[in-house]
Amino acid sequence: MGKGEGSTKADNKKELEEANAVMQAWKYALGFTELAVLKCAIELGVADEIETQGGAATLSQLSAALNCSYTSLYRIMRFLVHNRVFKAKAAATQEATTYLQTALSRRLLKGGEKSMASLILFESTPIMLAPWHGLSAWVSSNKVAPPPFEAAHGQDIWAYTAQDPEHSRLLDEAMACDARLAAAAVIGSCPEVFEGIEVMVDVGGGNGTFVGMMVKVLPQIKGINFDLPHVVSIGPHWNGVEHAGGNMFESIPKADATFLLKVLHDWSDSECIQILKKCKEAIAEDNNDDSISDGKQIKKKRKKVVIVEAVIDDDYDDEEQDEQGSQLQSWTGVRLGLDMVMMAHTNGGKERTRTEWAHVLNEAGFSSFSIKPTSAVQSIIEAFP
Ligand SMILES: C[S@@+](CC[C@H](N)C(=O)[O-])C[C@H]1O[C@@H](n2cnc3c(N)ncnc32)[C@H](O)[C@@H]1O
Repeated sequence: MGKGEGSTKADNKKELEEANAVMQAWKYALGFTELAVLKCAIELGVADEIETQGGAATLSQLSAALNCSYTSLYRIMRFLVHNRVFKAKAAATQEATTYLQTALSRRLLKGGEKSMASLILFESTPIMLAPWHGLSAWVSSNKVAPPPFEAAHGQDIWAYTAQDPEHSRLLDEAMACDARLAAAAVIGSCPEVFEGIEVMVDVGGGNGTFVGMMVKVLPQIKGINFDLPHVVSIGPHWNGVEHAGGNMFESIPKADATFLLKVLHDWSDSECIQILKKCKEAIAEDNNDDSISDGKQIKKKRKKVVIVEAVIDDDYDDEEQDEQGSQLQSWTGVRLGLDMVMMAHTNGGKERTRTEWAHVLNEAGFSSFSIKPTSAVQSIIEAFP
């Protein structure tokens, strides 16, 4: 290879990199469109209508049923098909184009076990989007300025939702979407975590979806759904679950195990340690002893705190992630994205690495812990006093 040939190849590579960079920058500039168009499709009920029509519907059927502009709907569907949300079967005319449901579009259904619509609608409310505009101001103030949510709304997210019932309901439904997915992954892949537990309290359990689903599968467990009074007061009835209102920084109902799903990530390390100490107190009482039944000794499991959170890899390495394939890479992306959400929406919350979990658990007085991955974005952390 001559000198000139080599430099041409290098020049081509550089040009390609530059062109890609421009394209990527455009994608980021328009990044919001993905969320906005998904929100639009959910509000219009596109996936629901395709489901009603048996999993496939033509553009003319959709625009008639949804009573919306045929040309606008065509453009929206073209964008969503390009982004692999729906599939399309081309036809001789635009009106006859058939749109088909996919695994992803079923997540946009307004109801059902697999729906993630409430999560998308909640994250795209003006209330949840406003704090993002204050992220750089907060970071550059070296955390001296009020955190982004407070800067936008004058109070933290929990005080805000306490005085806005509609936003509180949206938050509960958004969390319940993921609680359904987490319940299936956690109980399905690691049922042994709940063995020997007679009473379990779900701390910050929202509307009780996780504990309600758990008790359905494991009816030997009595569930307590513990959350702020205004949250549990509108929680639905779940067989085998009692709602209890209170403040986890003050006192948590007694149980064999305390459970926290997506709660500790809302809080700074020092607040996390306070909550964990209260969880430890809640499981601290006498009945750690074995019991005798029919002359047989029944071994009680060790009392514990079960935490379900997205755990960020300590030795996270972008290049290694790329080599390991898209599944791992995309969960890492979601976990890092969730960490950014915590930065924008909470006063000091974060997704933690194993080392950071070891720190808060150790400071709260736990003697040991283990982390098990699940098929969901979260892992299960079992912590023992
Ligand atoms: C991110 S949500 C998670 C809800 C539920 N665990 C789930 O994953 O679906 C955090 C929950 O913590 C509750 N919470 C916030 N502050 C609390 C407090 N001081 N005491 C009890 N619960 C609290 C909120 O009301 C909310 O339901």
